[in-house]
Amino acid sequence: MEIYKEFTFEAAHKLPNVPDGHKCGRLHGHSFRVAIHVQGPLDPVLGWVMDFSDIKAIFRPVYEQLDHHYLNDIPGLENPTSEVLAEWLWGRLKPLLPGLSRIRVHETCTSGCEYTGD
Ligand SMILES: Nc1nc2c(c(=O)[nH]1)N=C([C@H](O)[C@H](O)COP(=O)(O)OP(=O)(O)OP(=O)(O)O)CN2
Ligand SMILES: [Zn+2]
Repeated sequence: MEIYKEFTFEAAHKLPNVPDGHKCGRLHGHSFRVAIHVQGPLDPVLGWVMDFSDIKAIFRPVYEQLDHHYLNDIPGLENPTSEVLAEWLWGRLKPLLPGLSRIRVHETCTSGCEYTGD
């Protein structure tokens, strides 16, 4: 069974490696949405894979690093595409959340990425 918990954070970024004149080379912001997916067996008594609150608690320090920050200033996010952010999140969360199976990053309503660790 796979469960997920979604989070929203506000952040600014620009993409330093895009060609001259590309809109994403300019400073702009997004309401990023992140979904953290966890896979595992159902606990027969509790009837869940894990408590959503525990995912929230694990995500909290990462959220604090990202929310209302300039992503390019964060080590590892100097080129903060959705893809780089998904890999960065995976690296931080996987050691704390062994059942982590998928990370979805929505940068806008219509664009984002999904990462499963490979
Ligand atoms: N593969 C990627 N492509 C782009 C990324 C990215 O992270 N990975 N990021 C951007 C920009 O940051 C941009 O803010 C978001 O892109 P886009 O979907 O083009 O945004 P719009 O809201 O302008 O989309 P429209 O559907 O055209 O309105 C660019 N590319
Ligand atoms: Zn952007």
